[in-house]
Amino acid sequence: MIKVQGLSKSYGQFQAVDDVTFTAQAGRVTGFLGPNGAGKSTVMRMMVGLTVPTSGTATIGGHRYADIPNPGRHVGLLLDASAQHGGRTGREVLTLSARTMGLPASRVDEMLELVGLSGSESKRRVKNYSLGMRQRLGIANALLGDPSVLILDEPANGLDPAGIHWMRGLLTGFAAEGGAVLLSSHLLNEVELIADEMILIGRGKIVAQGDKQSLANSAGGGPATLVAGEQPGALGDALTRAGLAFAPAGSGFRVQAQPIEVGRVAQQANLVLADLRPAEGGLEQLFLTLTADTQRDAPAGVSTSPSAPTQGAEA
Ligand SMILES: Nc1ncnc2c1ncn2[C@@H]1O[C@H](COP(=O)(O)OP(=O)(O)OP(=O)(O)O)[C@@H](O)[C@H]1O
Repeated sequence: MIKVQGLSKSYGQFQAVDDVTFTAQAGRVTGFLGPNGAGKSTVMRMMVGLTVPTSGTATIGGHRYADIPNPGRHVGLLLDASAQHGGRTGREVLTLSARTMGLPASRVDEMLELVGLSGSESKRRVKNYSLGMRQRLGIANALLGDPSVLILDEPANGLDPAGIHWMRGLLTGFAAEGGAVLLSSHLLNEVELIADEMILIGRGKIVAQGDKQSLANSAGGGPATLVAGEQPGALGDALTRAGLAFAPAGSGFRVQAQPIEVGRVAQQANLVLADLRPAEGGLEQLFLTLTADTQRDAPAGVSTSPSAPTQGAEA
């Protein structure tokens, strides 16, 4: 488990991180989400002692990172995929890490295979790697010591859609086996499919945190459902009779209700459904609203005043 308590960092007058408190639990993927410059990397760097906090503490499994002997065996880190020595081959990078951690050379081959770096790619110098290949190498390096905690800063950067899909499976599998994963991103859609818990940060402060569903619900309007049926007109009539608020969306409707309620309405009206699923839009709206004053490009319809609501916020 990762525990961050009152972490702050100032650079002169500039407050990059302001009193950040959260936990990332074992068995869960925790998404750390915020616009560019929100302070995600600074928090992660402070967690592992690369940046000295102005105040606050961070522990991993109850210990400060600097106090963990052979930390790579407990905590897998990917903070900057481009930080590897460009003159070394991918295999050399992993071999050096394995030796440092006292791991057998066979572990290097296992990791190269896991992240899909082929034999010839692993013999290429890192300076000639694409960004996606560097990310894969960084993920291999993070997993090398078979850690129980993963801290990954923007791991999906540069990965192609198949790579993102692969990483999603890898991280959810890691959490399912009891590991704790903290991963940062500035893209909501990258995180919301993977994360169980979400921490939203804007201008150095946490503006909301919680599990995905409760955050989406707190976005206003409660749970919403996307539904489409064989007879849209009859479906609309049935929703109206049931007193549910809805609006056209795609080939169907977006209904302000849980999927099960909408399903019942359709069943009672003997209607065949082609689609019935929770609508995720609430989360995106929440993200844009809560971080609006830190977005460089204010989205349409979102206030850019500094007094953005802080629903669900934790100081
Ligand atoms: N060494 C430093 N000196 C001064 N300012 C810094 C330093 N490191 C970070 N900052 C500032 O702190 C703020 C937070 O930066 P940080 O890299 O943590 O953001 P981020 O959320 O990771 O952004 P991104 O999504 O763009 O990676 C930024 O305004 C950045 O310019």
